[in-house]
Amino acid sequence: MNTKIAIQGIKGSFHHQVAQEYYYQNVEVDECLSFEELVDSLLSGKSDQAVMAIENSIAGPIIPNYALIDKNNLHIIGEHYLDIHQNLMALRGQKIEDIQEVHSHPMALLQCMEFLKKYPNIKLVEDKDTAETARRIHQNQLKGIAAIASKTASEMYELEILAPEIQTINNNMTRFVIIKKENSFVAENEINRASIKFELDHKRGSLAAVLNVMSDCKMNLTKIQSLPKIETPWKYSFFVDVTFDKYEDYAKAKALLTIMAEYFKVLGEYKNTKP
Ligand SMILES: O=C(O)C(=O)C[C@]1(C(=O)O)C=C[C@@H](O)C=C1
Repeated sequence: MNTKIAIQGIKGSFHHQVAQEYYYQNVEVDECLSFEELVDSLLSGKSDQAVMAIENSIAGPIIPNYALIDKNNLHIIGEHYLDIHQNLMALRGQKIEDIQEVHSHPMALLQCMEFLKKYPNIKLVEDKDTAETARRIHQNQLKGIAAIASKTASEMYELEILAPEIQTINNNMTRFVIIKKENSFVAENEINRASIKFELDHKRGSLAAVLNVMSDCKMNLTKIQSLPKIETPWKYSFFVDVTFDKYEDYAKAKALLTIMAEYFKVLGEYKNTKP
């Protein structure tokens, strides 16, 4: 049986592009219109794995997704980086002067703010997905509304590109993680990146001590994100990504952190694919 992959969005979205690059061109996808729906698809067994955007180089982290992975005890088994090219598109024959509203995924709007600032009279509307917005404009023949989406979406949903490459800087990348309900076995010699979560005692130097241990164990910290622990106001969980050369160095860091932290959890151990 083919593996079914949950994506946020529909065919033509950036999640779809990642699924095609990470798995194969005709991969079977479950199109979900929110990240919560994507997690439900995994938990209910409707899909086997999911592709989830976690961070964009212009717009920053998608913080709720850290909590979704953690809260539902999902496992990160891989990652994929995608170059994101955003385009303004509308029904054929429409000019930019005809556009009153631009609809797109909030992360996509954020990536194009410099361009959008040039058109202060155009209303920005957050939507569920870049490609779904493009499809709706086509299906309902909506005049005066433009979408921000990929070139592929403009082709699939027969829209004309009014302005290509409108992301604030050319080099715009999103990091996606590949998640699963059950952990997959990844061979130790394949693993050189890990995503971990820990909570520390509110003592002076407790975070500094943990960071020192990581450095002593030759861990390269690539990301640190703190999230409030909602049940304990003003206490935080730390979500950290590390890369390393030798699994045994990481295993040592893990053993020490288990002792030092009030709480320690591995979200995933996988292969680093950062370009
Ligand atoms: O709307 C899409 O096409 C998506 O795949 C969603 C999403 C995101 O969640 O960040 C994916 C990558 C881009 O950074 C913009 C939007």
